[in-house]
Amino acid sequence: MKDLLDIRKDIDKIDEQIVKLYEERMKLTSDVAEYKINTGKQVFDKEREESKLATLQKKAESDFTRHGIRELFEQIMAMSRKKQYKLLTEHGIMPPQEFEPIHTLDYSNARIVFQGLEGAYSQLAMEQFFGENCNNFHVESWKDAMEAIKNGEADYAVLPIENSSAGIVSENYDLLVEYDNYIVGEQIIRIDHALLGLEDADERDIRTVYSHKQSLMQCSEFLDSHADWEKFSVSNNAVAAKKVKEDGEISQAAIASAKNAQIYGLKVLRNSIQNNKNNSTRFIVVTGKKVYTDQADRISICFEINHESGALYHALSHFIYNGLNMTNIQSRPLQNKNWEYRFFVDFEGRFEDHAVQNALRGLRDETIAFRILGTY
Ligand SMILES: O=C(O)C(=O)C[C@]1(C(=O)O)C=C[C@@H](O)C=C1
Repeated sequence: MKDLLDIRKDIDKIDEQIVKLYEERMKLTSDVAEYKINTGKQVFDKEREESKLATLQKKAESDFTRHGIRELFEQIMAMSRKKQYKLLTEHGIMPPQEFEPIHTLDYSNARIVFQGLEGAYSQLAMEQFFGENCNNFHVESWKDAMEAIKNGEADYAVLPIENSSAGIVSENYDLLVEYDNYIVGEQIIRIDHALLGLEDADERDIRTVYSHKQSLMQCSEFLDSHADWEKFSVSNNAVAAKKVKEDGEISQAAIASAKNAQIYGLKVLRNSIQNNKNNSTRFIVVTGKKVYTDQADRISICFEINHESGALYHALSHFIYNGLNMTNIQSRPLQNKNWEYRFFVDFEGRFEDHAVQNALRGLRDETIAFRILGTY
């Protein structure tokens, strides 16, 4: 048996050679970058990488090392690309700036749209962001709100995107892809759900509850303790409150904010019925223009990847390699491809940062249908 110290000495010698060769290879990468700077050729050359991997894998002595060689050289070439993106940025070669920098959002004469009715949580979020006296109107669906911006009827829309206990509002993720509307702001509000009934109702009279499906989920523990109640989802909490008032049935209740009791002439039967007492919803503010303000320090993007091993890992490596902090990642199924997904990532950073430019360049080059959804 060989002595471990002797084996380690041999390993050290080989590792030294690997480091030396790696450094030499990376110097060649700088030459490649110079060539690409001068010719405008794209950094990522998938064909060249595939043919290199095939050639190198043929040299492997076993199945095990064949797999390892593929992984090793995939990594080496990924690092080579990242170096090239960095050099391109350092030479001032920037992709065309899609987004126009503006000092602040000017909403003095803006029209703002939210989904639902008077009293909806979206209205509360809108008032916190734009002020209570903002010029606003409401529509029936989130899609209608996106359409209102597209048609020029509204300048901004306020849409819920994620709840701290029920998770993402998937429809709005999909609408961000469907429409050319961009995120310019964010507003987080506490969501305090109350059970609302008619003036002369008592909790014991209730047989049917109406609310938005997200709110029903957020109050699941309370509702489970009333398993005999029938639950119905409607398009919005305020719509539920209005319905209970209009139907005038003592057995009906709505789950909505307590403010809806005043607006629709109902009574609070029970306060704070949500599972999580710190229940909060994050709303996004979208507009039709590709603009960003001085304060913008978070970027939202989406992309698709090939359905192959390691594809997501390689996409995310652009954040790690450039020292960027991801704050959120979500996936949504692609409509025309079963079991394939579009990824949505939020990360911290400013467009002007080199690290951000390098990561965006890599992601745009190496993923499919890459889009910047906004910076805010
Ligand atoms: O040959 C190139 O064009 C390179 O940029 C070099 C290299 C590599 O490191 O081997 C890196 C990126 C390309 O996708 C293909 C190959």
